[in-house]
Amino acid sequence: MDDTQLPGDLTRVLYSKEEVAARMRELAAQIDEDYADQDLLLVGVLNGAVMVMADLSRALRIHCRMDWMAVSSYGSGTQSSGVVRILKDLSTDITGVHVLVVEDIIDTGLTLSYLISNLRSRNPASLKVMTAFRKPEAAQNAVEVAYVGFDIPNEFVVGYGLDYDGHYRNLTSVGTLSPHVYS
Ligand SMILES: O=P(O)(O)OC[C@H]1O[C@H](OP(=O)(O)OP(=O)(O)O)[C@H](O)[C@@H]1O
Ligand code: HPA
Repeated sequence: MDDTQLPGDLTRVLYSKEEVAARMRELAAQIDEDYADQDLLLVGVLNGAVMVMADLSRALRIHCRMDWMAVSSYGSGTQSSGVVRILKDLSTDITGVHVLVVEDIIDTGLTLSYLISNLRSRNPASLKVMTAFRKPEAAQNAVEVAYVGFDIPNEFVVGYGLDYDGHYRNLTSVGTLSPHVYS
């Protein structure tokens, strides 16, 4: 981690900037192979997926387009509210389009389940999911994820797009937040 970035606020760094970058390149290579002859639409889930989208899309060698949805279920806390709200919808029609949803994290899996059923009803040609991080609860749920960067422990993490109350998205590494920040 760049240790000039808020060192006292993390209890533990899980993945450094370099480790995250290397894994994003590996996933991009896999996606290049899987979508070799297809016109791919990457759907980033705002706000958290901005960093993943920027890195993944620039590591791809195939043609792709990007669109964005904004959904929210966490408000300003560390627990899912259980209610997913669409704050911004796609700008494009995805009927007959190969769609890859790009997420920063799948935690309870609630956001993704909602998104998948919402996007599926629009009849894309195919619909898959890529996430940078996934927690155990989601891994146990029947949420199918084609590309996973890292399976991580069930702790609240920040950095690489992941926030606590809007902060820490700009940390280049990913780590667990010190309880003193939110208790
Ligand atoms: O699997 P879940 O428990 O549903 O959690 C995952 C979702 O939570 C975060 O979004 P959030 O609602 O915090 O909005 P943000 O991306 O703007 O931070 C994250 O970006 C995922 O979209
Ligand atoms: O661990 C997390 N950190 C930040 N945002 C999140 N949204 C779901 N889980 C998390």
